[in-house]
Amino acid sequence: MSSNQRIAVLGLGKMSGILLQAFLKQGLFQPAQIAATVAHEERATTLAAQLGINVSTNNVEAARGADVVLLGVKPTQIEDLAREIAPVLPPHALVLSIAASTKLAPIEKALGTEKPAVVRAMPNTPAKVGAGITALCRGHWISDEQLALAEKIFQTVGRTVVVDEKHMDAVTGLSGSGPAFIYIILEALAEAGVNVGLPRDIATMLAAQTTFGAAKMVLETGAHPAVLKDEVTTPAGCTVDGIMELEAGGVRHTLIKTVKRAAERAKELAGN
Ligand SMILES: NC(=O)C1=CN([C@@H]2O[C@H](COP(=O)(O)OP(=O)(O)OC[C@H]3O[C@@H](n4cnc5c(N)ncnc54)[C@H](O)[C@@H]3O)[C@@H](O)[C@H]2O)C=CC1
Ligand SMILES: O=C(O)[C@@H]1CCC=N1
Repeated sequence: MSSNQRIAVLGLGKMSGILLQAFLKQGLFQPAQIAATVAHEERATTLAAQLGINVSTNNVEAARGADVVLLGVKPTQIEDLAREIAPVLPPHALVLSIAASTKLAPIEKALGTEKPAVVRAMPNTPAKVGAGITALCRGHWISDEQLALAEKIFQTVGRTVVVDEKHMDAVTGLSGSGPAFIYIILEALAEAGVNVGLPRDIATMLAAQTTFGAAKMVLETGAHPAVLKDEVTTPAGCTVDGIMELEAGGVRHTLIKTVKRAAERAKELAGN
């Protein structure tokens, strides 16, 4: 980003905080180009000292004249926030909403300007280690250049994929919430390692690296997961006995229901 461009991060929370720290670390924005807000003064003072940036509770002042605005508040707060900052946004400003559930149309309407440029994004927390995935969908008045800028911003924390808005709740259930599901699976794998006699730290490392390695295999070979699974499964060996237990436990059905429920909940959150 050129040094005279400014970003406002409104609602500096867990997810937007991860994004902001990556922008700083990678030099996408310098501290002087950033203004952020939170709900409470005390938190603003703490974060300003920690991050070395301007943090306040004043959304209007933070957004005034900003080139990029990242909305990081809860789904039910997005429209009010958009309405609050609308009068001070320059016409060219690119608004990025990371809220689950809240659709583009109500955000665009709340911004009120003639052709507001809004991109809806669903990042995930592995962004913290540069291994995030962010799904993006373009608002009604987003140019190709603005979409490319949004992608560039989220590519500082991992991969991006552009989807139609109708897929955003499904994305939320799978990759937005997904890290939490994987951590539970990973924790269970580590517990299993402890159960078969491994020290906990080694069990956790084995579980994490195995999960990471299997994911990398899918991404880099492009092979179907079932083909990769068959590679591991020696006839009459130990893996197939483990698979029998996994299937008896209904792991597929449970995971499908898990993502389906999270996606359904994503539809409800904003109430629109
Ligand atoms: N946590 C995650 O893994 C992900 C979260 N999201 C989305 O990010 C958004 C925030 O979620 P989290 O970061 O988890 O929650 P959070 O509670 O950590 O962040 C919300 C932030 O908004 C601030 N805030 C509240 N009202 C405000 C106001 N009127 N003006 C300025 N700031 C205000 C709060 O002080 C808080 O720092 C949600 O919309 C969620 O759907 C999206 C993808 C992943
Ligand atoms: O739990 C939530 O609602 C947010 C959206 C996706 C991940 N965290």
